[in-house]
Amino acid sequence: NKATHATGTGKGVLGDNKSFNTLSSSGTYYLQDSTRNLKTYTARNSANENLLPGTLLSDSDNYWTDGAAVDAHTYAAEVYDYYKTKFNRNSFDGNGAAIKSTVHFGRNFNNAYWNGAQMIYGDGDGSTFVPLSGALDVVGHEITHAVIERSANLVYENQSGALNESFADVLGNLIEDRDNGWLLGEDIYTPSVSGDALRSMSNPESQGDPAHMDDYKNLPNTREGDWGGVHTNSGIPNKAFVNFVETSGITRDNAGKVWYRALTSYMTSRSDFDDARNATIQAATDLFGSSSTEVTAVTNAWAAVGVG
Ligand SMILES: O=C(NO)[C@]12CC[C@H](CC1)C2
Ligand SMILES: [Ca+2]
Ligand SMILES: [Zn+2]
Repeated sequence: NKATHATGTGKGVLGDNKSFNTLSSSGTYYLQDSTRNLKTYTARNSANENLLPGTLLSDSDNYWTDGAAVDAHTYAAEVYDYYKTKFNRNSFDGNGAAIKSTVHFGRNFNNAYWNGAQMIYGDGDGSTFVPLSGALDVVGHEITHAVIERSANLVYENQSGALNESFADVLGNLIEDRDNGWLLGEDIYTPSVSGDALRSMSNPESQGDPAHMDDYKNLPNTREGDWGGVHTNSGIPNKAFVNFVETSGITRDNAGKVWYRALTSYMTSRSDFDDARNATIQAATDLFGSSSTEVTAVTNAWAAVGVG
């Protein structure tokens, strides 16, 4: 007998109830959404990348109790829908590629990443992080790394790497769509501390990251130097985006369209902050006209962080 669509229900990492598409086959349900081409797996706490993607998650009654899996699956669906609805992009490659997510990777693993082929989520150690798929902005951030790889393919070091990180933060927070200071990872970071986050796009200095070129960190292009500070110098383009989107007359959707068009039409693997400025001005010009509010706002947004 053939597989049929079903609707699963369950609780996410933070105990919130949600429902999602599953597949029913021979009396077993699978975490597979065939309308969006999503599949969610478990590594069963192995850290061996050669065993990825691991085991496709299954359940006997379609009520799912694995919060990390529930969130990886439902948030991937939300990210898929955002790219399709807002930019008419079908998956990270624009061609309906399968979005594969593996949860429970490693033990107490305080990280999540796109490995060039799929999403990988650690469970966290319970004090620095809870399971990392539990935050929509993080899932959006990671899948955006895949979009970036299939478009500008920004090299993950120095200014191009900081742009890679920044575009991932920008899209992750646009998809999460909250008004809380443009924080990143707040839902999964330090469960015993409220109000903190991994990064703040509106106030990068609050986490020790620069918000202006004057404070650009010239770190070594090594693992210890975070490849030239890709997760810290991202504060500068992050702040530029917040300056832009918070300018009166600019909507979140239009700001996102400008950033997406810049990334996919003008930026390339070695683009630096000045190239990103030029690309976003050109994108705003294409979309809204050279004398538009958007062009003025994006130009001022970059100038305010010392770019241009
Ligand atoms: O910024 C990141 N990766 O480039 C993070 C680090 C912790 C969250 C999961 C992955 C965000
Ligand atoms: Ca956030
Ligand atoms: Zn990242």
